[in-house]
Amino acid sequence: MNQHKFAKIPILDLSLADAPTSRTRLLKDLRHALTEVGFLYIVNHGVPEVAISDIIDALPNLFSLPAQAKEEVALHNSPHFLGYSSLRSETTAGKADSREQFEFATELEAPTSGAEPLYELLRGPNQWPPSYPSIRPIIGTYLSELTALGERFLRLVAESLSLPSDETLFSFLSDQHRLKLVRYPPTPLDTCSDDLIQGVGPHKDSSGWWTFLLQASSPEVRGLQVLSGDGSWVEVPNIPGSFVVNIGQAFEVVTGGVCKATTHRVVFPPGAPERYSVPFFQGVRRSLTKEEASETLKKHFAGFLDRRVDDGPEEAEVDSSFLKGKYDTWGESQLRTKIRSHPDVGRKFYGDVFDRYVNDD
Ligand SMILES: O=C(O)CCC(=O)C(=O)O
Ligand SMILES: [Fe+2]
Repeated sequence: MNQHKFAKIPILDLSLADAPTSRTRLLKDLRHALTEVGFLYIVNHGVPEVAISDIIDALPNLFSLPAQAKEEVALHNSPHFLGYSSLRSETTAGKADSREQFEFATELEAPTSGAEPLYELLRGPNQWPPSYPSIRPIIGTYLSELTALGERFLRLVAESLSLPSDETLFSFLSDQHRLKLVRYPPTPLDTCSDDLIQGVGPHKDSSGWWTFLLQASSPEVRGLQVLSGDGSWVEVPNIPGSFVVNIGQAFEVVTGGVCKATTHRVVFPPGAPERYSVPFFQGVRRSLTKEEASETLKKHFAGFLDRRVDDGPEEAEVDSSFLKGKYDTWGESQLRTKIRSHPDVGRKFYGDVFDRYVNDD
């Protein structure tokens, strides 16, 4: 799989989009970041500071709710995979992740007709902690601000990749975007070991089109790293006022691999402090088929960049569970991913397909 070598993550100032000359420079830098790195920071992004500080301030309160209050909104109550999951309940790359999280999404009604595809059950209401009612408007505002940011960003992406219009990219967007509030606990100071502790194992973001990540602890708190083409892990420090933006698997598919979903992880040495983060996953339309995803812009991205001249034909193939998997729609492959990450929810609500999804490698 062809990946690029890089030592630093580019920082893009979105306010440059406001004047014609600086916009041209921004678009050029964006194109470079999308095609050569797959990870970038954005600053001056237009999300109001208060929307961000409200969520940062809420994190310690939310995570210090008593165990019983967390259990009331546990993910295993929700066929929509929304709610609280405890430390070590999720595995990535075969190892338990040392983090706890609350997952929310655009507030939607669950399907009622029974006639819709099963994956439509990914859609549904949030679980709001009854003992912390003020969290609801904070999350609501943040979700709508990030939805708008995602759309502004997508327009710039379309322009930077010379698409004739942004219509196609927008037609692949979902009505549901997901948000995780994540806490990585401090790591024990173990003098006998200098092994790194896995906050979340190496992965490409599978649930989104684009991810907009808020690193929500103070700047000296580290942990996020991204894999460079030479096999080294590059640190992604917390730059105040920024979001980290990275490409999800569906976008990699749609661009024929021109824009790569870059592998990343969160790790800590022994004795590291607690860390908070808030990833927003811009959603992909559940009914998007493999064919639509890989064919619609194929012509546009074929031979798109001179840098692809050296690639062999096999390298042009995109590594994606969506493409390689047995399921035709993005919704079904998402449902399978979710069931595999949270087998308790899978067994409880998706008994008819559970075995098939879990044993289909
Ligand atoms: O916590 C972070 O900084 C990254 C989290 C992440 O990569 C994810 O949840 O997909
Ligand atoms: Fe991620």
